[in-house]
Amino acid sequence: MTATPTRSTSAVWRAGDPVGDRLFAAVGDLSLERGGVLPDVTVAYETWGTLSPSGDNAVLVEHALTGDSHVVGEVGPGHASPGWWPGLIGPGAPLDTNELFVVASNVLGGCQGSTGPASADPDGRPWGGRFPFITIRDQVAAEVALADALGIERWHGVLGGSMGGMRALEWATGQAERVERTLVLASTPYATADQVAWCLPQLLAIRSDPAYRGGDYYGYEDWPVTGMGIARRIAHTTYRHEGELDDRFGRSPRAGEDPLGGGGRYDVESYLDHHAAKLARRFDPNSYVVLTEAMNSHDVGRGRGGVASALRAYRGALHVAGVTTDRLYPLRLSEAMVAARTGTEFSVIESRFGHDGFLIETDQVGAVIARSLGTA
Ligand SMILES: CC(=O)SCCNC(=O)CCNC(=O)[C@H](O)C(C)(C)COP(=O)(O)OP(=O)(O)OC[C@H]1O[C@@H](n2cnc3c(N)ncnc32)[C@H](O)[C@@H]1OP(=O)(O)O
Ligand SMILES: N[C@@H](CCO)C(=O)O
Repeated sequence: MTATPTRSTSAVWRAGDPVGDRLFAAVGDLSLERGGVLPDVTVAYETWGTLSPSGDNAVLVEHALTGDSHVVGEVGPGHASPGWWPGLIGPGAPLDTNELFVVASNVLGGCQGSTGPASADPDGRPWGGRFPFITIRDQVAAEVALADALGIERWHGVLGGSMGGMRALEWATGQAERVERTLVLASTPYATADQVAWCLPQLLAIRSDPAYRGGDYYGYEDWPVTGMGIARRIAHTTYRHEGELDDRFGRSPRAGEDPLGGGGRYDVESYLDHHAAKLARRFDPNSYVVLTEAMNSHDVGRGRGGVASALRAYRGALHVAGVTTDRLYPLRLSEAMVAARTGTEFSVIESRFGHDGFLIETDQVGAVIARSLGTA
């Protein structure tokens, strides 16, 4: 296992930027679901707590689209935030490190340490636009290799939200014997037509940015952050509830700006601009494309006789939770999983924040995690 962080002087995230206290597992070549082999795969990860001698206390936490392995922790080199689930891992926390060994890895295709489009190909050049098409199943295959490298035969629990929920579900259905308990939060058994539809203008925005250059922009100063910013504005709107946006911003103009013919912005436009700019500082547009297409590939029923049959084959404890105001992964999709498989536990997270409720309502999410792990 090797770590080779180097520093970039750019304000925008670049391949090789500092990677904080992450660890790295070299897991070898990965055969891909749609054919071909991705050579020399590296998986970046962080851990909290101690693996028990029998290895029966390990929990895998799966991040969402633009997340990373830094679930909780300090702000520092490579860490722009105190984690995306602050307070949920630690002594006495829902993911109690007095009892559990918690692992979080950066997803395959991502840009926070694991092999992705910015990684070097066998000739030493960034993959860029030649990075292969990967599926959620390929991402889980990389995590299976990580579990093997860490000596974890069976997870006590695998849990995640949104795209992380897709991977948790893939673990439960594709690696059923290796997962005792599964929690799927604000997610879905398959990418719906609506979800695929929202992704289309996002993908087009990035690919039509002149700076995209077919994905081969790493040697250039200008990256397709305009396109990714448009994608983020579209996506972020779907992550929030329309009532929340209206209550919060209404028709207010941005302070000092005139949107009624004066070329200024509404406050909600300024809010979306802010989130677009923030993502551009920490995320690689190529990863955004690769991960979006992987989400579109998601269907736990593919090749398994359909969703219900795939879910029923899982013998472990499955817990599904949705957010009341989620318009991107609506509650009905969680309910459908519960209806398809007898014995599936169900929780509802009350929130006015929409899909992002799974990141914001940490008290409720913590309670659901404890229930799903049988520690509540
Ligand atoms: C696992 C993962 O999902 S990835 C890691 C975490 N996720 C993300 O970073 C995704 C993008 N962000 C988000 O989705 C959300 O910010 C969350 C879920 C992290 C937090 O949600 P909330 O607490 O409701 O924050 P909110 O959406 O209001 O954003 C707050 C930011 O908007 C800014 N903001 C709020 N209103 C405005 C406005 N009118 N104009 C400009 N900026 C604004 C705030 O200053 C704040 O900035 P900062 O984050 O740089 O400090
Ligand atoms: N805010 C989340 C939404 C996707 O679930 C992210 O950026 O990953």
